Amino acid sequence: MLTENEVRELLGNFQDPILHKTLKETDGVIEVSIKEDKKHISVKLAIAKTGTSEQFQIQQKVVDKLKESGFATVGIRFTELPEETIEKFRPEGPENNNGLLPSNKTVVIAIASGKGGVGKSTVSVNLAVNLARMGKKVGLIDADIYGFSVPDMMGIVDRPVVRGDKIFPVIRHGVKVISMAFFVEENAPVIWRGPMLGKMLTSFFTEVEWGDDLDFLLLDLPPGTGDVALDVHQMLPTSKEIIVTTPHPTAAFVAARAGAMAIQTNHQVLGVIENMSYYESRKTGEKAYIFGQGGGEKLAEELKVPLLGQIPLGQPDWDEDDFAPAIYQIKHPIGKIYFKIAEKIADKFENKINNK
Ligand SMILES: Nc1ncnc2c1ncn2[C@@H]1O[C@H](COP(=O)(O)OP(=O)(O)OP(=O)(O)O)[C@@H](O)[C@H]1O
Repeated sequence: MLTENEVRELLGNFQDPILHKTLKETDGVIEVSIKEDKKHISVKLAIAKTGTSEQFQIQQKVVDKLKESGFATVGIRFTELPEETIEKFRPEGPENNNGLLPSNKTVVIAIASGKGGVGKSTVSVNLAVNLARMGKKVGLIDADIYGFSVPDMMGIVDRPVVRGDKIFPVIRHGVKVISMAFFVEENAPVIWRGPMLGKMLTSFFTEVEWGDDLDFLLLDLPPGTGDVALDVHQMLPTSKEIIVTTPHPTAAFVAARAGAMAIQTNHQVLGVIENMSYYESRKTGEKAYIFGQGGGEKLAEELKVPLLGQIPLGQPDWDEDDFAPAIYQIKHPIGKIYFKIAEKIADKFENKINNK
């Protein structure tokens, strides 16, 4: 009968079904315990994702192999690898962004919400601007194809330049922006059907000249879990996601569906941002929780991700000379909150960006 070390060696040759690395490389063989008298072995393995059909397949193979090696009964348990290990080995390469991005080092972050009006576009715009304020190279796709609002929010009046078969995004507050709004006449409604929307989105990646050194590409998704959100998940398997909710428990409940969709399609949710969290009186500093309390925290707990920040109610300061109605100035109290959230995000990907 095999010894514990021999079993570890044997199991180390199996591949993690999602990361495509051996369990030896991922340190995925956690426990091996043998009861020689009963010819029983019990093993505990860590893989990138449990509860999947891939787990079932590796489970079958391991059990068969151990039985072939002389064990009469096999106990097998699975756990998930730590997030750092998954990040380290997460497959990268053209096949993972389907050749859609100029650089495999670009971090793609989709901003999603369960329902409309919670401030998803406002959050997308301000995160993009604050990452740019930190010196990062940032692109923003207004993928809210029916309800585009990014150009208005950022006070964009220019249109992209088209040269040959390339579209050059508009640059505003240091962010390269592309939006459906640039391609429709006079704010006309978009009445295209699903497949055409997918095509439009592909064009935003392939025909837009993003440059080959983009650190972050943010996508303002349409609300909910519809076609476009699904397209993004399928087109860009390595994209990350941030979920925006209001503090109301019902909003958080609906937002959980967007989170569940990301998780089901193997996308990493970076965290939750709670918007419209409270109103703070500028005179007394007193906080009023107008839309309820606790939704962001509850959602973050449910998705097992951090609550990246809570943004109070408030408008940016009016600036006649540089009108951008939804962008909070760097010194504005809400601008400072956005900057902190952008720092948290940039820190998370520091290694990836610096190794470009
Ligand atoms: N923290 C806030 N304080 C005050 N107003 C806000 C705040 N966040 C967003 N708003 C306002 O709420 C409205 C909805 O915001 P926004 O368009 O960003 O939401 P959305 O989730 O993207 O909506 P949709 O998906 O339906 O387009 C806008 O008028 C925006 O200016």
